[in-house]
Amino acid sequence: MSGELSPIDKAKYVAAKTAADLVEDGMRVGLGTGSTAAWLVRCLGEMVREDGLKIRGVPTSTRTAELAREVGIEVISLDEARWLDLTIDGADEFDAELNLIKGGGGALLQEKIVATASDQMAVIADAAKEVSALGHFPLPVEVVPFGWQTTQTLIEELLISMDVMGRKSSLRMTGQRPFITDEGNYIIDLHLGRIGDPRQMALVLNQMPGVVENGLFIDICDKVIIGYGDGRCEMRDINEGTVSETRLDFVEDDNLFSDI
Ligand SMILES: O=C(CO)[C@H](O)[C@H](O)COP(=O)(O)O
Repeated sequence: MSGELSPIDKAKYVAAKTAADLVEDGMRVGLGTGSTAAWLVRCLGEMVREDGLKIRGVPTSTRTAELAREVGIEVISLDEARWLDLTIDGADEFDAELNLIKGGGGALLQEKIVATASDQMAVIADAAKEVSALGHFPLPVEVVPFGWQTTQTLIEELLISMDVMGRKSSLRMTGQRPFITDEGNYIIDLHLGRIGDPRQMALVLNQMPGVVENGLFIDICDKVIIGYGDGRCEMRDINEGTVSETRLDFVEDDNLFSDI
């Protein structure tokens, strides 16, 4: 293992490892994108290689697809799977109703399609992702490159008409160039501060020509698994109204951590 993990990475690992236990033989599993989801993919890969777990994974990005193959998970497309038993993904923010902001890693479109095509969606996160109101994290909106500046202006005018705090937006960049999503689109990040009505915001954004999808996940997530650096883990299920706590004996496994 290359060095000690930070408390935040331990928290992400604990959430991912606990969530991996939700995965059963034969399942078709949606595999999220981001650093927390990457822990999950590594954990599942270990279960496939060492315990003979048989699953098929539908990745939500090319990054996740590469990692999944690397760790030994059978990768299939969503069209091959058609429907999934479970999707496990990270989030940038979640609120008390388990509504989410996602897309910090730029994979929101595939993530939303995959999560929506699943019986269950579980979010894995560290405690810092929990908020009383969504919007502190910039809300990603995926737009087609054609006329993107016009789309950006229309979005800003819409935000002003909705009297939303912030009202600023920025094109996501990678160095000097626009960030390009797996679907060949751009991302405009909305700096809102607080979203009073996320459901309404999600609906109106998607009505705008040029907008492909936004990063608000409303009524999609079923449970959240919150990891802590000391091995504690809290699982909240919004449908069952349950909260449970577990503790993971934290053993830093050389194989699992060798690539970080
Ligand atoms: O939505 C996402 C990618 O599009 C990620 O799930 C989100 O950004 C959280 O990432 P991380 O686990 O690295 O904090």
